[in-house]
Amino acid sequence: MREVPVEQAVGLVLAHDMTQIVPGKFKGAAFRKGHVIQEEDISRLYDMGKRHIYVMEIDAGELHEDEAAVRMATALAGQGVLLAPVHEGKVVLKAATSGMLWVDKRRVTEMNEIDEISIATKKPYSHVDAGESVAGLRPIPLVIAEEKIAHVERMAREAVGGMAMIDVLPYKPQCIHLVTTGSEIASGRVQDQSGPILREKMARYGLGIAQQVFVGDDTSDIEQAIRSAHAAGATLICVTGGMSVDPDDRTPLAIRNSASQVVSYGTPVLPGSMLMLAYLRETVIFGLPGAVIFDSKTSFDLLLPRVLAGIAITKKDIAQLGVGGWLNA
Ligand SMILES: Nc1nc2c(c(=O)[nH]1)N[C@H]1C(S)=C(S)[C@@H](COP(=O)(O)OP(=O)(O)OC[C@H]3O[C@@H](n4cnc5c(N)ncnc54)[C@H](O)[C@@H]3O)O[C@H]1N2
Ligand code: MOO
Repeated sequence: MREVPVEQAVGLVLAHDMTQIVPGKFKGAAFRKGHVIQEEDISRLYDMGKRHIYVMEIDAGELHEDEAAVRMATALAGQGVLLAPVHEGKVVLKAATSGMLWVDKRRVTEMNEIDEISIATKKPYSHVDAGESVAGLRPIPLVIAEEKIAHVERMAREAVGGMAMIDVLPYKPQCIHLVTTGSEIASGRVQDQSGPILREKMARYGLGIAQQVFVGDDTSDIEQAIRSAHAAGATLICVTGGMSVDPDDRTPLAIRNSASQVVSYGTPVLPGSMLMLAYLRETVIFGLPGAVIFDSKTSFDLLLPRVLAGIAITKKDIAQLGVGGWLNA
């Protein structure tokens, strides 16, 4: 700590909180510990009766929290991510567009293992809207060793595959087709709910439904509907109904017969455990079980943003949903 005249303190760092009291109007911290004194602060300091203040020494090889936070944020932020102005040693990263939040989970975890580094993100692969905060980061102390920040910067430079540590990936244009199975729906005995519900879900991501067809419970009819949707240019086909074990449940077999690759039948998520994911060349096929129509959040909601962002999903990705995959309260 060093004592300096107020008029020589611009650019220096305040060593402690400074309380201002204006009788009947204000009592509180006028300036916080760690504040970097600005030109316009001088007259307020005079008003508070200050002629000298204590400032903090920042040695060579050390950084003030604000500078450290900005350097970390700049190193971590990739496409679709903006930095909010630094405030009290913290920078918030915001989504510049809507899309899927990508986080390099392994490297960010390694960064958080560095003592005095704190990086908090929203859940990777989740949907974010433009303007939404996606992460906040800060060094823990007011003054931090520069080497720690340089270490974070070096790790961030190791990013691969064109991604940074934290990106918001915009959704690719989609042509979405629905294949609604079930004789009770096709015959009109039960009014279709999958259409309205999936339409509303997709609308939240700014997407519409190109076409919906109704088929019964016949395997070859369902297969035919999937192939027709693919031929018509569908990039995403959602098949609802008939996903479980009743004799009339033909959807998994129909998807298997028409797909070029089945990633998984079954997901370790409840609700939505009977979900199936397959590909017909580039086209994604979802077999959606009853829960997707009857529950607001299911396995489908966990997988949909990354499908829309054009990220291929593997069996391992699906297996990783299990821990934390019990979604009901
Ligand atoms: N013994 C077992 N029973 C059940 C299992 C299981 O593995 N073993 N799985 C359970 C799970 S999980 C689900 S989810 C449900 C039903 O799954 P399905 O995808 O096979 O659904 P459906 O049998 O076709 O329909 C269930 C119910 O919902 C109505 N429905 C279906 N589609 C629509 C629609 N588009 N609009 C309105 N209503 C619809 C349908 O008429 C049925 O009443 O099975 C559990 N049981
Ligand atoms: O697969 Mo069911 O959709 O878990 O409830």
